[in-house]
Amino acid sequence: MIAVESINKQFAGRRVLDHLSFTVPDGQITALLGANGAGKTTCLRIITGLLRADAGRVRLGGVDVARDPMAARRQLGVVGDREGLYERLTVAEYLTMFARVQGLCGKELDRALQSVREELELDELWQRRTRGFSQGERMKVSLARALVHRPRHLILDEPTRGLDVLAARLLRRTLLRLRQQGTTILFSSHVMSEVSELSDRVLVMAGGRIVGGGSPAELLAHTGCDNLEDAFVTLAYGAAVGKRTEEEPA
Ligand SMILES: Nc1ncnc2c1ncn2[C@@H]1O[C@H](COP(=O)(O)OP(=O)(O)OP(=O)(O)O)[C@@H](O)[C@H]1O
Repeated sequence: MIAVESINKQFAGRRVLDHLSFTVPDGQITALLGANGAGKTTCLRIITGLLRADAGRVRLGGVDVARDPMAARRQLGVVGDREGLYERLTVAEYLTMFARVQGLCGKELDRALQSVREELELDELWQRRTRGFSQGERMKVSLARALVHRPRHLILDEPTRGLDVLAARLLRRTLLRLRQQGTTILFSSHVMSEVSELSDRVLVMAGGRIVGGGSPAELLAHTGCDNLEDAFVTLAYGAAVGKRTEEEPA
């Protein structure tokens, strides 16, 4: 389980997260929604230990991320918003390096590399240096890096941004398979169709807090809307703009 407990974060005196609290249940896919600038990336960066909260704490499977970052990292895979691949390394070298950092070696390392290579269809990229990789190719390598040590928790910040149809489909299928295997997944997105397809639970952020949460069906029932986009808009921006106007095509 991921537990976010009353987190505050300010940038230059402006509060972005305001006693933000939520939990992400084990073995489920949870989507984090919010308008541009709502604080999703800030929240995800705090969960992954890349950024420190001003107050509050995050626990990953019971481990306090700020107090024991190494233990937290072992059970965490991250696909972030600013992916830095090491351009001089081949995919094989890059993934080997990250797997070793996670403590894998010998046969276990070989098995882990083979597993992500097959799962993410990396054969053609395997011996290529990552310099010049397309958005979709970078995503595959980032996801492979996040998964190579088979973490219990996976965090993804807008993972399908910039992906073509097939790459986005591969990513969605991979997430659904990981859920079947028991991985706990939290991802941010602006794409309502993928949120509907993937999510067991949806969390809506506004004003630095969670303003709505539940299964997609619960959010529809709570807002009285008949689709997730309207429910999101109602929760994130207020009821006045929640429903589509008559002129706007559905
Ligand atoms: N390092 C920083 N310094 C100053 N302000 C920052 C910093 N990081 C984030 N912010 C501000 O915090 C707010 C939340 O940003 P964040 O990137 O978390 O939003 P988001 O919900 O991920 O947005 P988007 O959907 O556009 O990606 C924004 O107003 C942003 O400008």
